Amino acid sequence: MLFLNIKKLKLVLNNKQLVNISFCIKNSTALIGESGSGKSLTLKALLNLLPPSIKMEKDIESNFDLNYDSIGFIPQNPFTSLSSMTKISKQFFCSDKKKEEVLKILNLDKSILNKFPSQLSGGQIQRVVIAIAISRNIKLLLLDEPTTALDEENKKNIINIVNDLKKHLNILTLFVTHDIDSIKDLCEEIIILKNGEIIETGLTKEILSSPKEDYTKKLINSTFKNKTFRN
Ligand SMILES: Nc1ncnc2c1ncn2[C@@H]1O[C@H](COP(=O)(O)OP(=O)(O)OP(=O)(O)O)[C@@H](O)[C@H]1O
Repeated sequence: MLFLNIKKLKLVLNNKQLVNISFCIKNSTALIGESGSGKSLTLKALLNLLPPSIKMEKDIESNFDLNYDSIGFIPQNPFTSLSSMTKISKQFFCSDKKKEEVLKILNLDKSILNKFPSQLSGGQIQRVVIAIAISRNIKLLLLDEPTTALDEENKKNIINIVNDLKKHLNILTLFVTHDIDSIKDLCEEIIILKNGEIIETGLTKEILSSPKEDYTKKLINSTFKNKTFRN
């Protein structure tokens, strides 16, 4: 069983603490919090993409090598993350065999390899971005609000794709979002972040059915307002 134990992650800018957290990912974890709570900085820290002005103290333990090759990243807007002038085939950095393998997992025909992004549908582009992310031998998949900018149909697509991936691949997932609705069937555990600190954590079902903190209750209420919640 894979694990990533973030024993300490502290981010400081000019003596101001932006993030100070510790948590362990054993399967699929959602990082939830209002705007400015530190979700994106946490992902950037794991990807080593922090600006030099932010000082980092980290102590991370895992049972796999945590490096560029073992981390996949799905950005907020899949539609702008491909290069428009390059054929899909050239946007992968792996063998042709591996390309075909990941296209199959994502239910994409290999004919798309010879196309440009503009020749694909929105749903195909989403799948290609994910195919590229998993085409390396990743152990950890980071998703940065991949459903926030999407309509209901595309949101469901992404959720179904990530669910499928979890069945096909032995990977850890860390899903960052405002949108609790999108992770309720996807992530086993939820971490609630406020002002760069963890204020509540637990199994998704438990947090959703009996949140302890008012802040968590507010996040849940704002997401599920006007929606019925399936248990
Ligand atoms: N490059 C940066 N330089 C200085 N401060 C930053 C930088 N990036 C983020 N911050 C600050 O760190 C805090 C956390 O920001 P972060 O982007 O991680 O929030 P977030 O939870 O991802 O918000 P959102 O949901 O709006 O994306 C905020 O106070 C933000 O202003």
